Amino acid sequence: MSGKVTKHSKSNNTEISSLAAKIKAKALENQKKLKEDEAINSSDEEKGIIVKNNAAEEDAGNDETFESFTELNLVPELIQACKNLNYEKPTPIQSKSIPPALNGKDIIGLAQTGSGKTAAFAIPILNSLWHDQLPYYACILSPTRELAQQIKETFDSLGSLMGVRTVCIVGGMNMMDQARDLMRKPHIIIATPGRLMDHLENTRGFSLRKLRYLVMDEADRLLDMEFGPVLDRILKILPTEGRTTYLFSATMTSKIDKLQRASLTNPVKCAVSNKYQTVDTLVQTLMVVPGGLKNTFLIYLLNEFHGKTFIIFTRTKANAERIAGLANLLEFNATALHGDLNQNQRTGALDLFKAGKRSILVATDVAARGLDIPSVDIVINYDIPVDSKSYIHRVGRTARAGRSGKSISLVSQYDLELILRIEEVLGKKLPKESVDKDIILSLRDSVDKANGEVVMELNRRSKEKAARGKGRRGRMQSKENMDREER
Ligand SMILES: Nc1ncnc2c1ncn2[C@@H]1O[C@H](COP(=O)(O)OP(=O)(O)OP(=O)(O)O)[C@@H](O)[C@H]1O
Repeated sequence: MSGKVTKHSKSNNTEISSLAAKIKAKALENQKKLKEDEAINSSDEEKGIIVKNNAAEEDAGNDETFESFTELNLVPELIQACKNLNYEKPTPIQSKSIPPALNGKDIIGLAQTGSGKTAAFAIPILNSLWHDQLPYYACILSPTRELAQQIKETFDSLGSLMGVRTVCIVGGMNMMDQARDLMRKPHIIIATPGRLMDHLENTRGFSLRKLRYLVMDEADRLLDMEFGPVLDRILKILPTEGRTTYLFSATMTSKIDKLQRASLTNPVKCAVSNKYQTVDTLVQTLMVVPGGLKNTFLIYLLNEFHGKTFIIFTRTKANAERIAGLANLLEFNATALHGDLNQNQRTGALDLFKAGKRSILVATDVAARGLDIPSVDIVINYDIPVDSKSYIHRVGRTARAGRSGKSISLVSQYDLELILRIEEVLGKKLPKESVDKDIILSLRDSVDKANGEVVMELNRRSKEKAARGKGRRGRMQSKENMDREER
């Protein structure tokens, strides 16, 4: 369904089509203007489009940088795989964490979004696996299913010349198929905590007693309340002797007791950024939105930046579905991603967006962490996240791996405190995005009407769904609930 809304009244239909036509005409005009501007002037900071600044962050204590992967003394198969992926040299977090990791140390890795943390933990694990090819060698925990799949793909490509066997064990997929995959004795398991626990308890012949590496990606999220109980159960089962542990994130918990739960042994802290830092290639702005005009401002932005690729973050699943519906009704090209969709729908939505068949992904925080989609130009916070860490991760979906990007946060009167807190951790004020009030006024009525249509349609669908679901409630609940990755 992906937020497509098809049913609306005839009179509104005409108005909406004429609005869509207006928006399209304006978009074409804008696109032409943008191209002209780009040709005339490559410095776009004032227009708030994109600024390039390749300065890499390194903290004062950084000892050594490496100009090539060969200098790291990796096995030739890994050096070649890095070449195949066009990784010319290690990123700062890779330079900092790979050497101690190769020496067998536990690592706490902290570096900005999009700075290559996945390869920073995958490379030392694969290097070690090459010398010691054992099943169930490493387990990588991820807070979301989509991120787990992406980590698997990184291991597959980096290990492509080594015959590495990987498996992704996440909620929403068939348990039996996964059990079969586990019986094939993969080297690397990438999992969401709930589903991994399920297999540890129920899949015969599967055990992680000989596990050599445990990685917690987005570690602060895994160590927070939501995942706490299931993570503690997993950690109780895993061996501590002979196990190396890595924690990686762009934001980290400073609460020592939380880190201790992960049973780290004399970890080396490899920090490339301060606790909450965004990359220099990201331009962050905000728009102060008067009451009741949020949808209009959003449509205004989609129009102004027509031709760009967006991720729009909402706080609730219902908002994600509604905004995707609204954008589609106004003939933008959106798909929704949130935890109320089944896994096929989630994968489908992400694939459409990645393949460029949709230019707008409307998502809850299920997409805030880790997802690496190089083509994302603009992140819009339709709802301001309640914690500053989420803000850092959300805006980090753009401006990845040295690329440029932009984020715009829609700030209502109720969000002022939240945005002040975010500005405080960022250590800077966010500049205001300019807005053409006349266009906002001209869009307002039609956007409100279109939004009304979408709300009605979604209500109708949810009543239909509730009627269909009666009597079936409660079934299939317990297993899915173990996968506590949804918000
Ligand atoms: N040495 C390298 N040279 C060039 N590109 C690299 C290198 N290492 C990783 N990359 C690329 O950088 C991008 C971002 O990497 P990755 O997804 O691991 O970032 P991250 O630090 O984990 O971000 P997040 O905090 O958002 O999860 C990926 O597309 C990856 O292929």
